[in-house]
Amino acid sequence: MELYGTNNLQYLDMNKIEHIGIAVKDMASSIMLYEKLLGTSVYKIETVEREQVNTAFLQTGPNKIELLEALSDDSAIAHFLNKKGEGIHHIAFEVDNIVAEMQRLKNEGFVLLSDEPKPGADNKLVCFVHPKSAGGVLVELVQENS
Ligand SMILES: CC[C@H](C(=O)O)C(=O)SCCNC(=O)CCNC(=O)[C@H](O)C(C)(C)COP(=O)(O)OP(=O)(O)OC[C@H]1O[C@@H](n2cnc3c(N)ncnc32)[C@H](O)[C@@H]1OP(=O)(O)O
Ligand SMILES: [Co+2]
Repeated sequence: MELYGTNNLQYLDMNKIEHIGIAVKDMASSIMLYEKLLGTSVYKIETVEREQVNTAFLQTGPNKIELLEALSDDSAIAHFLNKKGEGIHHIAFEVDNIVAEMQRLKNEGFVLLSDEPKPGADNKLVCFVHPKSAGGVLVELVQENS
């Protein structure tokens, strides 16, 4: 974590990439594919009802891959799959203080998709930045949910 200031504002920056989210059509077959590709096994499968997604996590060295399957047609993943097909869906950055980071991003003019952080998978608090305000990339902020 680095504290640095610009315009005399002290704020926290984003830390490492916490995970890469990948949208998949069928979780069972995608787990087989990514376990073969990455040479490691899924260590956690978790449903996030609020997001209407089923997630599966693989760890490669310091990197975490999150596979995401839609649980319903109105899931964000279902919309994405219909529009863009399978592939990289979002980049999640670890932050030390998600509320402070959300305020910083709002001050910088980014569009946040929720007013406060929400419980995510893998015992995290999360929020998302609208891709149209972030250069076409869906960005997720992730803080450990103590
Ligand atoms: C929280 C559990 C888990 C975790 O890590 O813990 C997750 O990561 S859950 C991941 C799934 N949940 C979300 O993604 C929630 C946030 N996403 C949303 O609210 C929507 O997906 C949203 C608003 C980004 C897009 O909504 P929707 O698809 O219904 O709208 P459009 O199709 O009109 O899209 C608007 C505009 O954005 C472009 N778009 C959509 N998704 C992505 C994306 N993943 N990456 C980049 N761009 C994206 C879409 O193409 C449209 O652009 P346009 O130029 O108008 O075509
Ligand atoms: Co995610």
